[in-house]
Amino acid sequence: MAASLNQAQTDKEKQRAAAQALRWVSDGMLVGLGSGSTAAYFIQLLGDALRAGQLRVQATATSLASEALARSVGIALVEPRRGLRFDLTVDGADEIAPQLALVKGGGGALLREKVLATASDYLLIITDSSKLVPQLGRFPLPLEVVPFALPWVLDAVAQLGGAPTVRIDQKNAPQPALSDQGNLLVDCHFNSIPDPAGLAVQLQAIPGIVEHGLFLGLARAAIVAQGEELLVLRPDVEPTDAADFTKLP
Ligand SMILES: O=C[C@H](O)[C@H](O)[C@H](O)COP(=O)(O)O
Repeated sequence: MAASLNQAQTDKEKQRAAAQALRWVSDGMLVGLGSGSTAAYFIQLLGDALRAGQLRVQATATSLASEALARSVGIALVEPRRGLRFDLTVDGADEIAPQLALVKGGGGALLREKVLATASDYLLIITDSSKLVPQLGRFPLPLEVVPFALPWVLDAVAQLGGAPTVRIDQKNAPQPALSDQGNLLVDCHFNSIPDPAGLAVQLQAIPGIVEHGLFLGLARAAIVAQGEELLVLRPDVEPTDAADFTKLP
């Protein structure tokens, strides 16, 4: 793990992971576009490949920001509709633990990200090495919460030991941050989550939580850039050098 990378090194790792993911996109695919800075690198590279005539794909984005970026780089967007499934969704993560258990939603896009991850045949996660953790929970777990339910959600999450805080819109403090759906975002400071599946069940039972940022059993693979190395992680498989793959493993 390389937790002490500087910003430039981290950005380089994100770009390398994104570039490798592009190699796994095939002509004609329907692609889900993730959110956050790593996914943004992928969207830009995908746009470059489309404009260069190397690929033809259509896509749907997991956030308004990714949608705007995709449009700006010339990616054809498909509206949600019944029966729509994605060949591949490429997205970032805030934490990756063994078996590709993830925390996502640091950018507030967890609901749409989970919708597209679930509607995808293959969820591919791309990250820098700082996201690798032995156990989830160091990064605050995001929740998307219906505003009316907020007080009771905070009480319930506090009882679970989550030390919840309502996320503030940093550009408009002290106003709360809103998701693309107009809901509130609550960050839960569990510090460690030894039983992610059990916690997911408890969170799902709290009325007013629209979605939580635990992504369990959804990712098929993760490309993690670690210095000069590019590793492919998969559940129940030893990490592999990404150079061994020219298409989806
Ligand atoms: O809501 C945001 C997403 O889950 C992002 O994929 C996640 O926060 C990782 O973002 P970044 O690639 O900027 O570290």
